[in-house]
Amino acid sequence: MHNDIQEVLYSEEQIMQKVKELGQQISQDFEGRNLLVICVLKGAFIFMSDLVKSITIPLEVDFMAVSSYGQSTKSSGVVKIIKDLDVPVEGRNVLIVEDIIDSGLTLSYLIDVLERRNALSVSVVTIFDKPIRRTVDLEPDYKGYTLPDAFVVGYGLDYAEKYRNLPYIGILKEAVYAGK
Ligand SMILES: O=P(O)(O)OC[C@H]1O[C@H](OP(=O)(O)OP(=O)(O)O)[C@H](O)[C@@H]1O
Ligand code: HPA
Ligand SMILES: [Mg+2]
Repeated sequence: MHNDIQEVLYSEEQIMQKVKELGQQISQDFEGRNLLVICVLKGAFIFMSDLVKSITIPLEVDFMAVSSYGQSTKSSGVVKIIKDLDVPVEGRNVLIVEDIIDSGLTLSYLIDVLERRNALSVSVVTIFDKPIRRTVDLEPDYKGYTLPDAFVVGYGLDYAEKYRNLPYIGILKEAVYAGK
């Protein structure tokens, strides 16, 4: 385990098992419909690549980069689009792939953007959910694991751009970010 990690919450094996289950469910639910899978960068990049391998129906992928945490463990409250989609979503069934829903601000902003662009349907899958921190009323259509009220890193999630490559999800020691 990395020295800056206080506790591993879910191992690589546990995460992969959950990703498989989510992929199977999504494959069933979207059978026969045209599916555009949207990865919310940067955090969702690892989950996205594992998830699409578990989905067995035809799909297209696109990427959007948004940021609101920056160098902090608290949301700035302002969601910035850093990179937009390459394709129009009008008339498409879109599935937003998130690594974590925390306050819910990022997702509520994205859902609003995609609905305004006239997507046929907007669904959400997240591998991690922290419902206790929610400031907007929002429930994902598909979710992996529910997390406690702690700042977590790994499996794509960062603190100040670090720790994304840890294969598990763990609680970051407070000493790492205390006073910052
Ligand atoms: O529900 P919220 O409170 O909005 O938090 C969730 C969002 O925050 C993180 O992104 P971040 O802004 O850190 O950008 P990153 O993905 O590049 O790390 C994470 O990847 C989610 O997209
Ligand atoms: O707990 C978290 N860790 C990393 N990034 C995040 N973005 C929202 N919540 C978190
Ligand atoms: Mg981040």
